Amino acid sequence: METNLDSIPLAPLLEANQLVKRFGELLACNKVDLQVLAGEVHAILGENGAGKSTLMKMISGVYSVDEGTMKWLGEEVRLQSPAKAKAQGIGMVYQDFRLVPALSVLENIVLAITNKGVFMNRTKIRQQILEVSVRYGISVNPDAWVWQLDLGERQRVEILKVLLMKGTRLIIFDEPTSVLTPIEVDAFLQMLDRLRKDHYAVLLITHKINEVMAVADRVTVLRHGSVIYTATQEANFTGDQLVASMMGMKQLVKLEERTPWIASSQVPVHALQGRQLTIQDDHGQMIVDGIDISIEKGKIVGIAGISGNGQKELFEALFGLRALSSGSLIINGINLTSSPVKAYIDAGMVLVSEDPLTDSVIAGFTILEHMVLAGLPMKPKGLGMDWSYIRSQLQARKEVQVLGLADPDRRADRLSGGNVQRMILSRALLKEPSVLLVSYPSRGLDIGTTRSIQNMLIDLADKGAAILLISEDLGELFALSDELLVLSNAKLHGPFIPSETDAYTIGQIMLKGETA
Ligand SMILES: Nc1ncnc2c1ncn2[C@@H]1O[C@H](COP(=O)(O)OP(=O)(O)OP(=O)(O)O)[C@@H](O)[C@H]1O
Repeated sequence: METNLDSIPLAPLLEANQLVKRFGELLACNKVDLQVLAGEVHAILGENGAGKSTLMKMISGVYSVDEGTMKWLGEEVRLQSPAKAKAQGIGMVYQDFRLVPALSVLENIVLAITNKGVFMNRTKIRQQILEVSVRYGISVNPDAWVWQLDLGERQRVEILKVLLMKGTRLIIFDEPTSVLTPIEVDAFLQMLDRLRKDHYAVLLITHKINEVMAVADRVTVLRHGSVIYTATQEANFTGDQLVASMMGMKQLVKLEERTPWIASSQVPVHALQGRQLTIQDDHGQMIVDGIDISIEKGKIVGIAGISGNGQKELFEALFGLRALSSGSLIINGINLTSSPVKAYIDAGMVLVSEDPLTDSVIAGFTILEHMVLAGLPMKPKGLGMDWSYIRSQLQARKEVQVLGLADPDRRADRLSGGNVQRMILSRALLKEPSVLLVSYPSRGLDIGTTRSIQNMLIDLADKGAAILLISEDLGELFALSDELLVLSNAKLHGPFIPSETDAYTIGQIMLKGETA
């Protein structure tokens, strides 16, 4: 185990000089310089598509470098594959986890850190897992199956893989906290501090300015593929400065104040009514147990809960994607219990799932093709389609302009994470839903786009839509919701009025299903 590193180099651990990466015509990284020192947390900031992941993928050997050089401990290196980068001591914790669900935690770690398969000394590795878990506060059961783990636990396995790799000195995290609950985020930040004290170097991509201010020793801001700003903590940079340098000439829009919701009539008009809903997960376990849920028109109801506690299954069942074990569902006055998904879509419902990349992106299809498949009006031309007309219709839409949708002719599977999210959200809003089920709307979005989507959700509710919102960000839930519900231990708790409760109370119910 290499937790206490033997020597602290005086030269930068990594020095990247004038790195360039092109994808066809697109210049994703343009002459980027970057220094990383042992014992520092170096945050990489930038708007969606600024080139952060591309830069990290060059450093971790996933992408080849088109131009420029890299030095590792003062020596020039060519990191032509992830294996070469690992051999130098560079490990990356990806946004999309690379674990084998059918194997245990221990087996996944053994596979990752050896070339000898599963027959090596498991007792020793188990011991190492326990030691590293204790040292860095990364608790995970070595014998659990990976398919049983929630996102936070899977991330901890990825981190263990990197830490247990012999000789790791630089660890790259790509938006690590976007899948974590608030409590897990605190533990993660403490772990970074411990890593720093143990002289690891950390490169951290994040959109959360408060995390940067809490842990970063150094920041580098990218805009349109170029380094716009880099400084150590001694420069006393502020969060506002960092946001300004990310956004350039653009102004950060204000989050609209949510005006208190008032019923439009004496009799409640429910857009969604679920009665006594019981839902099983993929393994036949009851994950939602006889809950009632209803949303009136024009209301935003937020659901707080720890990922893996049934929100995903609840959303799928509310949209007809997952069979109800029992209960009934009425959407806009129509009883849709046991109806196919199409009936829910026809009733005006739209779902933004928690994993859009897997659930909603078709490999090889452009953004425009995704929009047409989702129902953007088509116009035939000859034997085919009038694509230029469809494109101009799309680009004229306010939602598309405000969210800054990428060029409609680009392939969706090659967009940056945040640009995929912009596509999914634009597509959802273009349908003008009367009932919107939206999971983690701001996941992966830069700060400006996060504000834009939050304002658009408020506008949609003001126009009469019923919105059910899942978010890991309690701040977002409190700012947007008229009512909060907590899903815990298969039951719904609440409703709570955001102005009459606090994050601590909600956090306690999330964890224990009850207060104190
Ligand atoms: N494999 C690829 N093929 C084509 N274009 C790509 C590929 N990978 C990235 N790009 C493009 O390069 C640009 C930079 O993308 P990158 O993923 O590095 O951005 P990012 O700063 O990490 O964004 P985000 O915050 O949204 O994750 C984007 O325009 C993206 O669409």
